[in-house]
Amino acid sequence: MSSSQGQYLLVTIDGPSGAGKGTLSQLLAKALGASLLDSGALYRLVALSSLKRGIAADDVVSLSETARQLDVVFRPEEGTTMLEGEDVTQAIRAETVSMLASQVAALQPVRDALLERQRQFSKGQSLVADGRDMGTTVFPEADVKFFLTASSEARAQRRYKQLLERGEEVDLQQLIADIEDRDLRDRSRAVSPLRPAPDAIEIDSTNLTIPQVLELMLSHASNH
Ligand SMILES: Nc1ncnc2c1ncn2[C@@H]1O[C@H](COP(=O)(O)OP(=O)(O)O)[C@@H](O)[C@H]1O
Ligand SMILES: Nc1ccn([C@@H]2O[C@H](COP(=O)(O)OP(=O)(O)O)[C@@H](O)[C@H]2O)c(=O)n1
Repeated sequence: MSSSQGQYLLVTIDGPSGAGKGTLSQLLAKALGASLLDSGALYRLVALSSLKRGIAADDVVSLSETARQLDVVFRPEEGTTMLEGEDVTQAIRAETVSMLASQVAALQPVRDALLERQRQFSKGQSLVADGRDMGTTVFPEADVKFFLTASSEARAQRRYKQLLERGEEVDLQQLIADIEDRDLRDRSRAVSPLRPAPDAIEIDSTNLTIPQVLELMLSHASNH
């Protein structure tokens, strides 16, 4: 497996919350023997870290400093994320952290602070990168770009089921409102808004199973 330009393949998957990016990027990375970048986890870590430190959501200087100094270790074999030596795998997925993550992600200095860290993931290895601006801002040179979507009802239902399985108490109506809120903020922000790259392959997963989406993605990736 290699790209037309080099030894390593670079695949990006962008799209709104609950479209299946995390699930598909894991499956695709495994199938391609590539590493994984969950860029959303970085914004979630900044949010969690700022909550722990009592930093206000509008304190741009402290937030970007937090982003720059983030002491994070991803352990892909175990599927865990460590922040300052503490296992925060579950903590960063809480709904409160999701909401704050999308607020801090709208701040240019926070995005700037995380940019180089993200680009490092593609050095010396094949990569599947999951996020909102992977194909537009972070890796515009990617070999294959996907924009994965689904209806907001389908995405909220999926998230609802996922949170219930994790034992988190959630209200479906509140969840739909939160997802729509987050979508709007991600799509309308001035910096790196959520939108498909001009050369992205758009996949609507509303009526597709996970294996069907994977098969589609693999058929595109295998051309490289
Ligand atoms: N095509 C699909 N059909 C049904 N459920 C799906 C599909 N894709 C993903 N899911 C489920 O939806 C939930 C959210 O998926 P996830 O990969 O976390 O989305 P994202 O990373 O885009 O927010 C997960 O529980 C996942 O198993
Ligand atoms: N590349 C990225 C990834 C995430 N984000 C932000 O971080 C938040 C959490 O991202 P995520 O991918 O973990 O969220 P879900 O799609 O899993 O809900 C999103 O709502 C975005 O606001 C971003 O701005 N840019």
